[in-house]
Amino acid sequence: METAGPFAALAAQQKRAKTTEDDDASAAAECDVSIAPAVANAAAKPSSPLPSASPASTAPGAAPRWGVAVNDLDWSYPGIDGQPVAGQPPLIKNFNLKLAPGSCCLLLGANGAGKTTLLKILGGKHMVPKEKVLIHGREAFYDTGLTTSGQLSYIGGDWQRDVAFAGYGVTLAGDFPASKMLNSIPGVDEARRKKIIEVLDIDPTWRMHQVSDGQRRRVQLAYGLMIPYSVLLLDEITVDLDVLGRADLMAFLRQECMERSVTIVYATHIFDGLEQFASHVAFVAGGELRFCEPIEKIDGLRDLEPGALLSTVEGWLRKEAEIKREALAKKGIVPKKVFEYVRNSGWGSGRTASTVSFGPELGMKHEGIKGSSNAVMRG
Ligand SMILES: Nc1ncnc2c1ncn2[C@@H]1O[C@H](COP(=O)(O)OP(=O)(O)OP(=O)(O)O)[C@@H](O)[C@H]1O
Repeated sequence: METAGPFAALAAQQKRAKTTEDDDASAAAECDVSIAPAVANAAAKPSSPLPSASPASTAPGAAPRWGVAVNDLDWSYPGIDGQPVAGQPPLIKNFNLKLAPGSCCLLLGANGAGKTTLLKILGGKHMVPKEKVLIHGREAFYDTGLTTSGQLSYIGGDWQRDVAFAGYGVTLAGDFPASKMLNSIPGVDEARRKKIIEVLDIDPTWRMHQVSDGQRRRVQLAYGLMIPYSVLLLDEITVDLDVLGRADLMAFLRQECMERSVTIVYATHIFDGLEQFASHVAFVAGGELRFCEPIEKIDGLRDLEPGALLSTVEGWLRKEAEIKREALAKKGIVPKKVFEYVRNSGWGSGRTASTVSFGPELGMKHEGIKGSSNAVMRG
């Protein structure tokens, strides 16, 4: 997809970077949270300075520099047989991203752009070829010690558990207090435990089957934040939080970056207050990284004005939608405006009658799938 308008300068910069070897210079253009932009950003925000920790050394034989490194990754969801779907282009395309320790990177893009998929790949939840996705130089998928040690923490939208016979996707709710969960995590420093419970304003006596969605979310977050991770992946985790809870959490996360050189990648559509949180912004469209830049280098964001992120990202999304429409028009495809039934992959493990393949192409009528919960309508 061609880039134009607001993307032109950034796209050109990224293209230049791709033509060079994967040395520090090119990595910097991809998304290098090195000390220079961090300090520059701190200067712009005296009340809440950005990370002052140095990035890991690049000296020969020294510890790997990047907290997160994605190297020329192409990736797709497998088909029902676990194999790549023949003829289907990759969902994640030619993806390169490098973040040094101490970075707070917002991962932005339209619905379906690939943010969750990417975060799950970074979290080691999807298999990728070796060397393609590294967390502090270790293989995200193959090195299970990364997640079992808590060094790599992924907190996603759902907090669910599998319950025998009730199926998958059952919301976590049992009659036990929040304290039972939060005190059961071994090896957590008491001061850290207290701090996190305080930041998230959790009442340890909350019964988990009686809490509200937002209260459950707070406990989920506390649980995921408790072990001192070095890389934290967050997928739209603040949806249920009230304004205060969200502000306190973001301030805590920022402090984690500053004091412990944590690398954070945060995918979200809720932008308020994030100008002061982010050191970098990565924008994804159609599975491709359009750009990843220090926030103060991005037009419209460099002054870190409250509200700037919302209007700037809206502009990017509108531009993307336009580019997409133009590309479709070139192929002679006019997006349908009528409602129609769509069929899904026909596969939903553990669910009874919730996923059924149907549609005119199978010669099946809607009446044939009565009882299915999955008759999806799209406009
Ligand atoms: N399990 C799956 N199997 C096949 N395709 C999937 C699966 N999960 C997601 N996809 C597809 O991958 C694409 C990217 O989805 P993803 O969830 O990563 O997007 P996103 O950027 O996180 O979107 P949103 O902002 O809506 O959360 C979408 O087109 C989606 O339909």
